[in-house]
Amino acid sequence: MASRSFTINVPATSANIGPGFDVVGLSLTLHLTLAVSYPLLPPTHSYVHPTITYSGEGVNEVPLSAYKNLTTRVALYVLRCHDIRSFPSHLVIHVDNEIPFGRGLGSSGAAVIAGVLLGDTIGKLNLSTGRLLDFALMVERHPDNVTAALVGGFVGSYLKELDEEASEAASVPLSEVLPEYPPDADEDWGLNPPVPPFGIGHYVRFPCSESIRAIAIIPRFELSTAKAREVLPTQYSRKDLAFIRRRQVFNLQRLAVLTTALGQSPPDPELIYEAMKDRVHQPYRKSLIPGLPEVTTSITPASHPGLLGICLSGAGPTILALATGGFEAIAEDARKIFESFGISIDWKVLQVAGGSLVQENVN
Ligand SMILES: Nc1ncnc2c1ncn2[C@@H]1O[C@H](COP(=O)(O)OP(=O)(O)OP(=O)(O)O)[C@@H](O)[C@H]1O
Ligand SMILES: N[C@@H](CCO)C(=O)O
Repeated sequence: MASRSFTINVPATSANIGPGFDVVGLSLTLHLTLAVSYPLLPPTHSYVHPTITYSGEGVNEVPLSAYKNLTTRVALYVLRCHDIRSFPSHLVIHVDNEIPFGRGLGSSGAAVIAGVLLGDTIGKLNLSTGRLLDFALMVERHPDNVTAALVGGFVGSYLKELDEEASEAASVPLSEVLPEYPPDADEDWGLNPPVPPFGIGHYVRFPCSESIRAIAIIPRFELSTAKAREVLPTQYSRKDLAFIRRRQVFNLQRLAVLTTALGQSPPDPELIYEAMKDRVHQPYRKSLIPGLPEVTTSITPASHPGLLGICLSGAGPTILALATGGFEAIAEDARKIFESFGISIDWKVLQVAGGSLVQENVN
């Protein structure tokens, strides 16, 4: 019997890189991989729901129903926006995941991008990179992780200001974009989801020196992005405004330098260490990550040759150290500091990854 099979490979990402809160992301060599197959059956054949198997990070947490799993719900959203009501019959997906959940390494962004690519590939939609990003941004509403996961490298992005109608379309509650389907739902359930406006996200890839490695120092506890965003202030008093403006200027100055400094050869540690400092999100998040300020201030290029800069990775709790050498000393000294706060860590030396890949197998 004729069949179709393909794989989808999506990298982990570290967002913010210090001053670029919700703006920049860096793709890293840990991957979420989907191996997908289904027989090409005549439409008259009786329908069999998808089967998901899963290995790796998150194995004990992730739902294996295609109507509850984040990746497959996103895929179904993309398909239904293109008038394709259901997954192909007898769809089999094996997921292998190297990206730990809730650690600031873009696991949810990778799951969303995998879902967008899954919908695009199953439906043979041939969506452009920009359109794939529109779909991803209807689900994960800050662009830093999803853009870097999709296109790879060191990436900056902004969200376009939309007109009133498009803004409304782009701000529907997530539960309407991605409903969880009741187990007995027929294929008409949850039809006509909100189609994304065109051109929500725009990006540019910055240069990044090939000598740079990323040390991910990963505390052994999860911190959801939602919780790490709750500690950020939503309102400021008039008295605070000048203080906030100074903090924003502090970050903008550093981000402007960082986007070029990481591309220089050899990279300049003095320039980059200062350019990876942040005053917009990390000060608020330190209450959730004991040891964060101690690690980022006591590990410096002077004390640890090879270090370029150090910051919180995404919403945390992982710490990202960019370096050209001295990896073990950086990570083991971070371990000692975290252990003095009662926190165990794991660490990995990663490279900057390429973007997501879909490979169709020829049977
Ligand atoms: N491969 C996956 N399949 C299904 N759900 C996933 C997958 N990866 C992540 N998730 C969901 O995303 C949640 C983690 O998302 P969250 O945004 O809190 O953290 P993160 O994406 O790992 O970190 P950050 O956004 O700071 O980089 C998981 O608890 C899980 O519900
Ligand atoms: N920019 C986001 C990344 C986490 O997903 C944040 O820091 O909350």
